[in-house]
Amino acid sequence: MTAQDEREHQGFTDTRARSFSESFKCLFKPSRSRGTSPSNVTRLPYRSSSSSPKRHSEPPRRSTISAQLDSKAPSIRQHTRTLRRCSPGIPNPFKRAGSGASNSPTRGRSGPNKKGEAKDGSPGNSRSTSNGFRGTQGLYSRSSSNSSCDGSNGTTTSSESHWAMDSLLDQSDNDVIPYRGSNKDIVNGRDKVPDDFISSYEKDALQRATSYPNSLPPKQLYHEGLYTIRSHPDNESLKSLPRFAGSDVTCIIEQDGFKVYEDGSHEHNVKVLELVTRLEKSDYLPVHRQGSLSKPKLGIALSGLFKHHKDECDIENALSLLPNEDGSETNYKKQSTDRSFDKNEKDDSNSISPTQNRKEYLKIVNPEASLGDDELKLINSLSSKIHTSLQHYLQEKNLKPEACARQEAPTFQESYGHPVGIVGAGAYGEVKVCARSRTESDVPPFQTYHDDKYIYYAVKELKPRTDNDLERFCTKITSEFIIGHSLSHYHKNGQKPAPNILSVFDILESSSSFIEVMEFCPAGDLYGMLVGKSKSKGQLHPLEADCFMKQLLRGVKFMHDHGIAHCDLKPENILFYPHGLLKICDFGTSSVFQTAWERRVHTQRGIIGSEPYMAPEEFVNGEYYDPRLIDCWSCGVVYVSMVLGHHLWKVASREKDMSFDTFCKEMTRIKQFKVFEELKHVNSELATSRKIALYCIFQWEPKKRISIDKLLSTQWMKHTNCCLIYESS
Ligand SMILES: Nc1ncnc2c1ncn2[C@@H]1O[C@H](COP(=O)(O)OP(=O)(O)OP(=O)(O)O)[C@@H](O)[C@H]1O
Repeated sequence: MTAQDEREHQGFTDTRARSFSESFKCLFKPSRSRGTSPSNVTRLPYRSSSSSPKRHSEPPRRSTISAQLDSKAPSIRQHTRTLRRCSPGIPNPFKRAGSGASNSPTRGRSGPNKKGEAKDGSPGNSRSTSNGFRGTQGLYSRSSSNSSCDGSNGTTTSSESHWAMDSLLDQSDNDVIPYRGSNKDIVNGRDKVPDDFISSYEKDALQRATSYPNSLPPKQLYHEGLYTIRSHPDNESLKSLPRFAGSDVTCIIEQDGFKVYEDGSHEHNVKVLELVTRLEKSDYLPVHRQGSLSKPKLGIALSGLFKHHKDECDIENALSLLPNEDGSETNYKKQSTDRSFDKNEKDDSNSISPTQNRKEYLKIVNPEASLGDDELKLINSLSSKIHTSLQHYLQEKNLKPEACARQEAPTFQESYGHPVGIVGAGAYGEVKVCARSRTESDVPPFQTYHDDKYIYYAVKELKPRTDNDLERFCTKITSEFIIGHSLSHYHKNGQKPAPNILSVFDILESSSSFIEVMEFCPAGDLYGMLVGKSKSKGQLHPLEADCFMKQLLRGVKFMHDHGIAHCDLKPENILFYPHGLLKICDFGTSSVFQTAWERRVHTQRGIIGSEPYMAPEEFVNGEYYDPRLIDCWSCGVVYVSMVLGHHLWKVASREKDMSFDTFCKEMTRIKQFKVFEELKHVNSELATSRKIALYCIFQWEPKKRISIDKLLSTQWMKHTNCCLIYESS
């Protein structure tokens, strides 16, 4: 680099700091740094979603993103611990608060079968059974996780034995390669087969199914002419796919609907939300007109006392804040011009952006980054509109004083239908599900859940809570929308969208709130899945947890590859499709650590996220940390919660949490942690490789912690059977 370049670069860095504080202010607002002692840490409930009765009394979340510049981003290197003898146990540290459990969608084994499914023991059929299996060949079943975690000595297999899950079928041009379905025929033969036969058979089968290399190559079972159509609402996209109807593959493990077959493949059956099941059965779409304002919080309906909010369901008339695709004026501008909403309002979507102003400095050096020129323009445009509306809100206590006039562009209702129920709630409002009937113009692939009749969207209503909250509110919605939108519309360099990132489609404004439209995940979140597994004490089968972990890590890797760290990974922000496709959602606290104009990664400081999932460095006063490494720690906590059914500790601070202190002491003294040493898996190789990986994740010194990339290359993840086959795996 020449001196001139350096000066320019320096100039650019300064400019970047200025331009971000001006133009990206919503995304780069310094996070609230913690006080002088860990006692300032905000305690968050286990479930930080709406369903928590404490929701409204909770302290506000620290959702701002820090973009403080630090020249020394900590380097990342893999650190492997030698495993030695077991250490004495620690008391079970974590009591699940589960405040939202009662309102959470519960999971069971399976959803109902649907029309158009393959007969004879298709997964659709097996999903509809609750206590066993049905089919024509095998006579074996297995139902307990304990019996499957028997420490047999086989090893697991590579991605050869994967099956493609339904959701990817709709996006067959995506980042995933469909492999085959698993149409397994199993006989519910518990009563017919002697127990000892079952157990010795299963032991062998389990060993075969999880051995390297797989002793039963799936291709041997993969006959032409045996393909069939699995249960999936979108039959059109299935026809082109090879489907496996291997009737002689036996299910050797079954736990809460999760099934592992002797060829090493597996199948998830995450129960769909009751709401969706009901809608699929009904011939019409019920209208859910009640908003939170009209819903009495008391058990008794005092209709006379509760004022009916005039705008309670005006989302159907909401208009998009996004520029039209052809670049013409936005709905927002038309609307505001029509009614002279704000004389001072400027539409700056066409004004000169900081990018143009500083073209000589702002060279794109990192084309992979999610935040580039287009996003900068969108941020400018959106934050200006949101600010203007919020100013008006301050004066009138209404985002829009007049009813939203119908414009030429499609309204919310035309594009997304109407609300049919509530699926959750967050800090700023409810998450509703909207549905509209399918029309002839709706052709696959669809970007959201759908069935034969309807297309579903998740719609998050966002409304400021108090007048003092406006800055935080603006940050939250701009950050959430821009990051989600840019990640889910990532078409730069011809790349495909990531299958594990929730798609964000639109942001609209109604007379009472802002509305974010997203892909709908009909099986709800991981939190609901865990609390619904009361029989298995909230634990997932390790093979199921491994598959989810791999998908989670792939999603996080995608974010990191594009300059974004999630910073609030937790079960509530991990959503599912019924066949196990995992989607990461809620980018409201995500951090942009590298934009298109930067080569280096920015560290940050302050507390972000939810306590049990936060990395220890977040609690160190004033310490700058790499946000990618806090994501890695959170993934580890999520994983352990999936296999243990409870948290390891409430907070990763030695002063505040005895359990975390015990962990640190054990690791310092004997370089082992009893909980990890005792974790069971289906075989010893997987147990060992997973344990090593967990030690690499739970390094309290961030410098020693493994990165997401390296974690994906560990023996554990390499030998984890995942439902999705990724292009680059
Ligand atoms: N696309 C979706 N499909 C299905 N359910 C969803 C979807 N989005 C959100 N939910 C449900 O709503 C809950 C709250 O959503 P989300 O976490 O996005 O809200 P939030 O306002 O960001 O919450 P908070 O800020 O408190 O974390 C989720 O935990 C999930 O159960």
